[in-house]
Amino acid sequence: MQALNLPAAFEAQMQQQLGPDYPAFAAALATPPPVSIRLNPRKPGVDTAGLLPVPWCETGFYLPERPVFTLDPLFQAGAYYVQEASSMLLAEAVRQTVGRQKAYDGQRPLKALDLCAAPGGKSTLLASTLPPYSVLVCNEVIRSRVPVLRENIDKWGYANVVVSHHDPEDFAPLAGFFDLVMIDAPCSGEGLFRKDPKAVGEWSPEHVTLCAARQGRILAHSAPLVTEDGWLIYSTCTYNDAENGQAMQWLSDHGFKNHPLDLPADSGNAWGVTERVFGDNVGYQCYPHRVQGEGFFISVFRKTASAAVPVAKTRGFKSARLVHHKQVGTLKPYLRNADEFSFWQKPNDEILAVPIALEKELVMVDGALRSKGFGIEMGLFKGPDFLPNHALALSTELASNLPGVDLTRDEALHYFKKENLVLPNAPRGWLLARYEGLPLGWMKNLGNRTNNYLPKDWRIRMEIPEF
Ligand SMILES: C[S@@+](CC[C@H](N)C(=O)[O-])C[C@H]1O[C@@H](n2cnc3c(N)ncnc32)[C@H](O)[C@@H]1O
Repeated sequence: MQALNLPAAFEAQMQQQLGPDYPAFAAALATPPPVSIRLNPRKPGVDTAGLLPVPWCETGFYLPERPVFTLDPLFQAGAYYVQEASSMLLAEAVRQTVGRQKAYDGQRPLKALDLCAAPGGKSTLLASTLPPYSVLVCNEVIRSRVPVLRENIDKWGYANVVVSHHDPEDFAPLAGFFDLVMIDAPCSGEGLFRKDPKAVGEWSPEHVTLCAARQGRILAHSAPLVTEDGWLIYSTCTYNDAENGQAMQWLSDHGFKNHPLDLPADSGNAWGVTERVFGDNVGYQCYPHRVQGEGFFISVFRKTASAAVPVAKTRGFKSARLVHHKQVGTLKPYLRNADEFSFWQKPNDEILAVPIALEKELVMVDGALRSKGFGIEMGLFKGPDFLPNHALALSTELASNLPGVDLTRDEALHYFKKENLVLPNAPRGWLLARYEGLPLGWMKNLGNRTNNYLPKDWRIRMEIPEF
């Protein structure tokens, strides 16, 4: 790997920040970035024998080299997410904060917001790490980035996740609603220089100033959303004090108290994560010469100021009405624990399954946000026929006894090319395409041919090599 052509002002900043460690840091930037994945605990199937674990995340593993992920049906099925290892430190932050709050167990759903969510790395981690009875709202402000977030959330397959597309200020009606707000802020991206050399070209001191100001605006809109005693986690992929230090200071000046994490310690701590102290605040920085990962920063705060107590304005969903009971009989066999769900029809006739335990919280989110999707997208009635949705096939709530066909790797990849497979011995009607037991999507066997119902935007475009 070639040494990066770093901007002089960045080099000077890092020399000052790292002192004698700077040459090791610069040398690490000239080495290939480690490749890591995080497993979906609800979609087992990845063989981790011989893989090195990511020390701070029990579902994280390093791969010896970078495969072509697109050509792995397990990746397409949502069995794992490709995530840079340092950012998995969020798992430990969650474990040490909301994860310890036993009071939430089954009592009152925990409400979490991932405000800057696309493409969904932190969101999928949160979905798997938060206590089981949680509502997780994953928001992305940039319209063109919402589809990739939606796709990654659908693949992950959790029924408690809402995907929304809003500006942070649109969340104002949900003031005081969230027990946890995650701000993985848009930043100068210094920590990604090795993985994404394009980020080097985008860096300038002016861009850092712009990012810091944008983060200030995001924090100002986020702070009121946290309930009293609730948590706010701030993270970036930069080393820049003008962003990280300033954001922490803003939080401690506006009703939040910094919460140090308890990381395995020696003088520099056994994981290699560096504690960075800014006045009374402490944050945690990953540097590529000290950890197997990129430059990630994380800091945890708890709200001490009082917060508005949100009240429900409506009793039912604004954007959906209950499904006719005659149709419920068709829908229930698709779900493992169907009695735990209620079924709702949207104005465009699409049907949602909503976890009954989370209904009250989801009604409040539905009332406050215009642009969002929640629950499991079940599908659509067309006359007497029911057309199941792709998201239902990927849902971890899908019943396990539905008719399906186990595909070979080659067949699975042709399924993902959206080709119509020839399956002479398969039963007629709707079938799940499966790979190593994991559902991939729907097919309909008409006898002389099998139609492929993979959404066309999900089709893989690369050529499939001969195996
Ligand atoms: C660091 S990325 C998020 C990465 C994501 N959390 C993950 O782990 O995959 C920051 C996100 O903030 C979004 N963003 C940009 N400007 C924003 C703003 N003014 N308010 C909120 N989000 C913004 C970007 O579109 C981007 O998706």
